[in-house]
Amino acid sequence: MTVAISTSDLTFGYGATPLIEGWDQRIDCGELVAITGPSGCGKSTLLYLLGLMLSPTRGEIHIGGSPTSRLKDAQRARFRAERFGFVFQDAALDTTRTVLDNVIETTLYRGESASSKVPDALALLERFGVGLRAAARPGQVSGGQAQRIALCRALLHKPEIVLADEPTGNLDPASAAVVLDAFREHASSGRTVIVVTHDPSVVAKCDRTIHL
Ligand SMILES: Nc1ncnc2c1ncn2[C@@H]1O[C@H](COP(=O)(O)OP(=O)(O)OP(=O)(O)O)[C@@H](O)[C@H]1O
Repeated sequence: MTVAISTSDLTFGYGATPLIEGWDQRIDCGELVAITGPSGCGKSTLLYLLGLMLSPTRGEIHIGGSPTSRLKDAQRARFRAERFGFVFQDAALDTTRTVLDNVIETTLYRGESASSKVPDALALLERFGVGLRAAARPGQVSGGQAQRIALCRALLHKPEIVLADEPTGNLDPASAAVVLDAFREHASSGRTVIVVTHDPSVVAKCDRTIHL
């Protein structure tokens, strides 16, 4: 198996007390992994660390075999744009732009033409049941729709690693099943999906659970 992410002695705290301590894990390409644990135990924080949005206090994170602790900010930003798709707990859509523009916005950071991605973006929105909202603004869509739009943005470039924080939290079971199918398809193509979740039905569909 090819390693997607590995950590050694990963340690982090917002203050003096570590929230995550001595975390040694390996997640392979092709895996769909659930991260679970009680509220406040550090699951979102762990996703921010794995996604290079926070820096460890101690230890190392390897992405695709490359150590990341010495990367400069610009290199980390490029790593994120090229390799990751993120789904944040609150969707984090830009309210000043249309739904479609939100989905294709990461194209800009990748140095690609945004217009070339419009058909793929529309197809994804359609798949997730929000195709008719493409021209709306995020303020005009429901929480569950916003979550699915954020998923489209995360999946558009078929990133090596998708990091999703409670991606089905606002969804009905049928919509959640569509999301899980898309994650499974993504992992089956040799990519990796890491999902923070409290939902037992999501856990049941993952290959493996890491309990924090
Ligand atoms: N920016 C921050 N500064 C200081 N403390 C923080 C910060 N972000 C989170 N925390 C604290 O770190 C702890 C872990 O938070 P985190 O959001 O990672 O937990 P979680 O397991 O994802 O929780 P939940 O399941 O409720 O979403 C909490 O006690 C939280 O209050």
